[in-house]
Amino acid sequence: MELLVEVIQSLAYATAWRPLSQSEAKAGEIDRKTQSDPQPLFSVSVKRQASSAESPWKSSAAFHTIFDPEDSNYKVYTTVVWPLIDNILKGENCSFFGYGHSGSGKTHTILGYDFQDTQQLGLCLAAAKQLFDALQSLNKENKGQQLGIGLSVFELRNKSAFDLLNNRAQCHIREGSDGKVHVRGETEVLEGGKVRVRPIVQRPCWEFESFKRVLVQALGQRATGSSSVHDQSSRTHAVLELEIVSQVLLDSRHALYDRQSELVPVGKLATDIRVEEESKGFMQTPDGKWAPNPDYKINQERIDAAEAEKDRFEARVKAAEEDIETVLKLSGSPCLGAKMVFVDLAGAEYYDRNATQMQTIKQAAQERQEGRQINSDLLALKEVMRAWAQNQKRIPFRSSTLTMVLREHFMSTRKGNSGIIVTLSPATEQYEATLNSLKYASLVGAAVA
Ligand SMILES: Nc1ncnc2c1ncn2[C@@H]1O[C@H](COP(=O)(O)OP(=O)(O)OP(=O)(O)O)[C@@H](O)[C@H]1O
Repeated sequence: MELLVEVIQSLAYATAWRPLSQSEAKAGEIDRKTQSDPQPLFSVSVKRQASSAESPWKSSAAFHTIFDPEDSNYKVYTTVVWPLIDNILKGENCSFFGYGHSGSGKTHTILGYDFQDTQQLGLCLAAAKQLFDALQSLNKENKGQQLGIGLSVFELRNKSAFDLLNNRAQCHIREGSDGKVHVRGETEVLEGGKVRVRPIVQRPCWEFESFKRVLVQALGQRATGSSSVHDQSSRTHAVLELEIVSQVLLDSRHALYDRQSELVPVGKLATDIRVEEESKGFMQTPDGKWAPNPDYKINQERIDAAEAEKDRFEARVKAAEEDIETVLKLSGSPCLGAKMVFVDLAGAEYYDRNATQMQTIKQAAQERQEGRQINSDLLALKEVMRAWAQNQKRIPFRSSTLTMVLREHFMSTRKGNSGIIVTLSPATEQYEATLNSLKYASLVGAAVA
């Protein structure tokens, strides 16, 4: 039982019931009850309708808070995110996830649809607003480095990432030699054979209004498709990263990208020279084996010279990385470099063999494949959250692109600085999907009890 509490303290769980829409009202509302047992955690019990004869299904006591349909986004913000803003200002990282079936209200909660009404701003914008207020005070006191927020926005679809601040440019997800996962754009070859390694775009913003403009513009680039529930479904996971930045930090990052770009052709040349020398220095014998070629002596000096040049360029990259560390250490602002990550997960797809009205809507084969991929990502995320919350040695980050991308965030986020909001529809016609979401959320705790 202690373990269960530990998991719950590591990940703040909240459930948010959205309002019933007009079109859903006719078919009726799910019968739902909240129990606070053991305090301060809540369990939720549901049955299809108050009049149905079935016994209710009850979740584990897994939730810190239950939000009602009439609760505003601002209430969700003040309960789930606001308590962690101080931790960001101390330099800690935080992450928040919106989980739920398609049409349950994830985008409404995490990103918001109304960017004017302060009661309805999504959690991400509300957090940025409060952070900018805090940074303004810090900037007044700190005459040196002025602080702002760097915003990156990308979405994951199947196994690819798309940069929403760079016209949906496709990005690559790679694990570096340091074990860290990087999301990068194409490596471009410029005039004169120069190479540029394009990182995912991070747009620095120095005040809230410009941040909001950049965010709204990025969200306009999101791909939507039709799900089994609604037509404007986001069929992707949207990842928004807010980092506290200064111009000095940004400059030192650019110096790093320049040096990484310079390393690419030098590293390639060293590999090409080694391959060329070795392919000349060995020959295939009639029995298919490889033996030294008596007519060619490998030019080891040539290989060594190319390797030495590569080492020199690698050292320059390392020095630029160390410069960034120095900027962070000497800035005098503990929050510089701290990150907040918001993830609007793609809607879990629920398929029922006894198809109800919702599932009878035909989906194209590609959409079904996408739906399967989304479900498998969400399953992988659940396993990662469980393993992370239990401090397991091996956390299965590699099991999906989503969890690979989130690896750094999990590894750098202290327990207690993460929250999941499980969004639920109260519509009877979406009962199976709602039940499925509650089971998903419930399982994380129950599996370790
Ligand atoms: N708390 C809420 N208050 C008012 N309207 C809401 C609320 N939550 C959701 N809605 C409305 O319900 C509809 C579906 O919500 P939303 O787009 O956020 O779902 P979603 O879970 O992100 O779906 P998908 O995964 O398919 O993109 C939208 O029209 C949204 O405005």
